[in-house]
Amino acid sequence: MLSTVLIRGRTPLLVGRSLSLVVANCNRINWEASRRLYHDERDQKKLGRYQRNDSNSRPRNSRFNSRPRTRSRDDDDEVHFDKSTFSKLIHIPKEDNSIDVTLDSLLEEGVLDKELHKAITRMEFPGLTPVQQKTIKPILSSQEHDVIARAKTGTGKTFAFLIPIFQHLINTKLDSQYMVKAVIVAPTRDLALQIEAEVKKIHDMNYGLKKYACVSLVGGTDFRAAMNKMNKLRPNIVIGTPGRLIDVLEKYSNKFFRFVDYKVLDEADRLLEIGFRDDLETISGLLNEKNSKSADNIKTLMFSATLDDKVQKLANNIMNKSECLFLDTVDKNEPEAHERIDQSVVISEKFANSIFAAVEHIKKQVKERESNYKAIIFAPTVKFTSFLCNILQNEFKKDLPILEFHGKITQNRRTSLVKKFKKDESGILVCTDVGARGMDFPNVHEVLQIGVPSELANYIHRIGRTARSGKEGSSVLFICKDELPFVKELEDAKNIIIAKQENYEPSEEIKTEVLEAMDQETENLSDVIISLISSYRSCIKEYRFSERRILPEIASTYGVLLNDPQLKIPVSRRFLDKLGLSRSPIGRAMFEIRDYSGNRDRSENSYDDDGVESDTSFRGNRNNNRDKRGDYDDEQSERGSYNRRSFSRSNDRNNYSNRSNSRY
Ligand SMILES: Nc1ncnc2c1ncn2[C@@H]1O[C@H](COP(=O)(O)OP(=O)(O)OP(=O)(O)O)[C@@H](O)[C@H]1O
Repeated sequence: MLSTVLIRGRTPLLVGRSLSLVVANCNRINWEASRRLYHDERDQKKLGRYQRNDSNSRPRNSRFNSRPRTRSRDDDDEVHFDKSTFSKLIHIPKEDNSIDVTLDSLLEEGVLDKELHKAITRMEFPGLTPVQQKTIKPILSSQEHDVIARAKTGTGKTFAFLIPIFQHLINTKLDSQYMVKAVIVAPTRDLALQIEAEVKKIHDMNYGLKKYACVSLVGGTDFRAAMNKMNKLRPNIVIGTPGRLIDVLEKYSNKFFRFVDYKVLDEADRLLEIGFRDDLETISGLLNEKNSKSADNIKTLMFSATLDDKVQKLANNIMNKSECLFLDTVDKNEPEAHERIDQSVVISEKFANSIFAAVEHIKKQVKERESNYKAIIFAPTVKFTSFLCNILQNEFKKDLPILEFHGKITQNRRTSLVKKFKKDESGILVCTDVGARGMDFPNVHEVLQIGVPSELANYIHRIGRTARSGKEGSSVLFICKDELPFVKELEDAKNIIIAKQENYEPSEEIKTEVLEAMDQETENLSDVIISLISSYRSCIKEYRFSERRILPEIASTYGVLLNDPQLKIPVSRRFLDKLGLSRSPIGRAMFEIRDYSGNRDRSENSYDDDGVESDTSFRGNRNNNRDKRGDYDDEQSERGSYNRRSFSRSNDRNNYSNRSNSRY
């Protein structure tokens, strides 16, 4: 059969030939499904409309054909497409991992070059992990398909794409040797820099591979210095965060990026969320537009521990190929969380008690382990992270290093503390979700969480900072009763059941100790609590919280921490108006409304308009979020896109705060 069809309005494909080659190369995969053409009749009728008759035709650049979208939280699940058809998704389930693939077998089959084999062998891994076994060959296959790969946290996904990329560079070493051939995109700067370090590990294991140079392009670093490096090293691999990549591509795509064969999205589900997706479409459009081979030459590889078929739809505008392999190492009904993590949840009556519970837990661990304790503690917002870090430093500084890590810390400092925490055998990293995904800190004993993550999937990524690379680990989630719907949501949506549950009530002793360790000004404390309220407000729907219960509960933390439970955060009526809460009993339950007409004395520590400045996520003006806060992570603040991660206020008055950019 030799049937020519036009797929996704782009490229005529010789389907018969394509299928026979696929079958020949990958005979362990059930290709039966691939024989079914995925176009329905209606698509066939559309063919004429998209027909292209010359090789110079370019696909529609997503920069130009992406519809501007203003979306509310309610729209979150709705996906807008610019194309009328999707690539065919071919699911390769976990059980198709039957035959062991080893570095030696890949060498013998001629898939891996001996120099690369040497470099990876020198790392002395016990073998290839399932995701590495499953992805290396299909990524290198001459077949025209994109790849999505799902594997649990800490199972070596980075090498699962770096090994085939290196092999591709070796295979094509005589072609365009001073050009970028692989572009890897990561959602945070720290992760991009970590991937660059992994490339350097391969270089260090075999100096002969150093000629395949790599440069990172991330925000918060000197642009000119990075471009000098690009000119000097002429890298084959570029690793970047979206904003900086776009900046470079817009200026220099002709010079460096005309020969790209692969683009990789690490933490793909995160990169395809609102806020990043437009950037990814722009990157893809720029790369396709300049590609010297063809506009659909670039293969897209997408990796994450939390992926489902929906990702293909979200990525439709950036995938070039007519087929997409979904290489799965997790069973359909199996939880995505790593099974080696011993998970538990500690439930308190009050949100504030989670702080006491966490401190008490750490005290016990530090004592039992004689300070040989390495843990990461996640907190919901930047301000709360600083606040918590301050308490932990006062409590444990003499025993362990306590490190503060979030998007408001300078990149230099972030980079040096990541290095330190990777190296150290003990210590506590106190962080926002900027550290939730991808970061590989060896030998973390425990992951602790006070409150809920910024998105459901991040629970899996947060706890995945422990039990990596074959090690054991445990996680403890500290929540209050009003946060319990989150645990239910984990069960319903992610099939994660936390079997160990315990109730907690703080002793007077621990309360006094923590309150003494908390050398906060009351004004700072109001800021901290308001950032928490903002954060929880933005996830009420996602986690099915009761607004009536959760918001006053979070607000009550102010009084508890000032040792007067009746005390409420003082605010002006104008401030409450801005929250849209002035007529709501919830607002009155949370705040003490003071009359400041004519006298705006800040020494009163109340929130009027000026006070809001400290947490602009309550403001409607999105530009303010970027300019004043500067505490989003990475490109999300840097490039100044106004509405990254934002949701339309007008569509949902009860949910108009931005989706807590203060969370990173
Ligand atoms: N074949 C292997 N055997 C043992 N360890 C490995 C192997 N390949 C990679 N590793 C190590 O496993 C650790 C985790 O790898 P990596 O960071 O790539 O995991 P990941 O699957 O990307 O995790 P995450 O989902 O959190 O991003 C790293 O320290 C890496 O060096």
